[in-house]
Amino acid sequence: MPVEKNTREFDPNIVTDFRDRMSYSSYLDLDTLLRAQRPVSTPPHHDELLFIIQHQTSELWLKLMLHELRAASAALRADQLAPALKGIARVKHIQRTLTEQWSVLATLTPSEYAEFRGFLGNSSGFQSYQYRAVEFALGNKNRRMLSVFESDPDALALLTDVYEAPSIYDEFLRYLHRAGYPIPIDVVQRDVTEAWVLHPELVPTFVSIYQDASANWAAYEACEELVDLEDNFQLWRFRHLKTVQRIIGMKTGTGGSSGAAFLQKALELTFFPELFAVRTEIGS
Ligand code: HEM
Ligand SMILES: N[C@@H](CC(=O)c1ccccc1NC=O)C(=O)O
Repeated sequence: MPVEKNTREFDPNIVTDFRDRMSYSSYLDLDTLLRAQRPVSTPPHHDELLFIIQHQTSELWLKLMLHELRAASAALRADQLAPALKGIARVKHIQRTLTEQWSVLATLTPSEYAEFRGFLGNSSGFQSYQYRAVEFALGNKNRRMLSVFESDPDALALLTDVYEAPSIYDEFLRYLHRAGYPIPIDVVQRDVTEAWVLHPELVPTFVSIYQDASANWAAYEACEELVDLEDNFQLWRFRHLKTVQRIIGMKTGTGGSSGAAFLQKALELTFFPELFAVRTEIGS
C-alpha cells in the first residue's frame, strides 16, 4: 500500500473470522456493558449519557479498588508486606484517575443538569455500596450505612462482609504487632465493626518508626503509602464537593441529605489519624 495514501497495510495474518474464536467483544462482554447505559429522561437529554458513564466508570474503578484492597489486606495478614504495598500503589493510581475524572463531569452546567435531575428521583451516590465498601475497607465503619441497602440483599451481603472484616489499617497494626512493635493488645483484639478513632498510645510507636526510618524501613514505607491513600481519598471527596457546589449549589440532595454541607462534613473524617498525628511530633 503506497504510503502517500496514508493507509496502513492490513497484515496478512490478521484474524477476521470469529465464528469459532474468542473475540474482543465476546471476551469483554461488550454487548452487556454497552447496553447498560439507559437514560431515563424523556425526552432524552443529551447530557444524561455523560452523567451515567461518569458513574459507571467510577463504579468499575471502585470494583477494582476493592479487589486490590482485599488482596492487600490478605497479604498483610500473611506478613507479606511487599505484595501489599504493590497493591496499595495500584489503588493510588486508580484514585488519581477517579479524581482526575471529575473534570469531565464539571463540564455539565447547572442548567443542563436541571433538565434531567428531576428524573433521578431519590437515587444518589450515597447509595453506592462499592463506595461504602471502600470506606469500610479503609476503616470508616458505620453500621447506619447498612440500612440504605436493606432492599438489595446482594449489596447488603457484600457490604456486611467488609463491615465485619478487619480494615486494612487493622491488618497493618496486627502486622506491626507480630513484627514486635509496641501495639496495645486491645488494639489488636478490638471490635473491628467500630469506626476507628485516634488511639493516642499508638503515636509514640509511629514516632519511633519515623525517627529512625532506616532501621524501620518496611514499616516506615507502609505508613507513607497509607498516608498517600488517605490523602488521595480526601482529594476525591473535595473534588466531589466542588463539582456538586458548581452544579447544584446549596440544594438539598436527591438522597435526602442537606447536600454540599453534608459532603463538607465528610472532609473531617480520617482513616489513619495516628499517621497524621505523628507529623506534629517529628522534629522541633
Ligand atoms: C452532578 C453531579 C453530582 C451531584 C450534583 C452530586 C450530588 C451529591 C449529593 C448532594 C450527595 C449527598 C447525598 C444526597 O443527599 O444525595 C452526594 C453523595 C454522594 N455522591 Fe454524588 N453527586 C454527583 C456526582 C457523583 C459522582 C460522579 C459520583 C461517583 C460515583 C458520586 C458519588 C457520590 C457518593 C459516593 C456519595 C456519598 C458521599 C458520602 O457519603 O460522603 N457523585 N452526591
Ligand atoms: N445526589 C445528586 C444526584 C446524583 O448525583 C446522583 C443520582 C443518581 C445516581 C448517582 C448520583 N451521583 C451522586 O450522588 C443530586 O442531589 O443532584
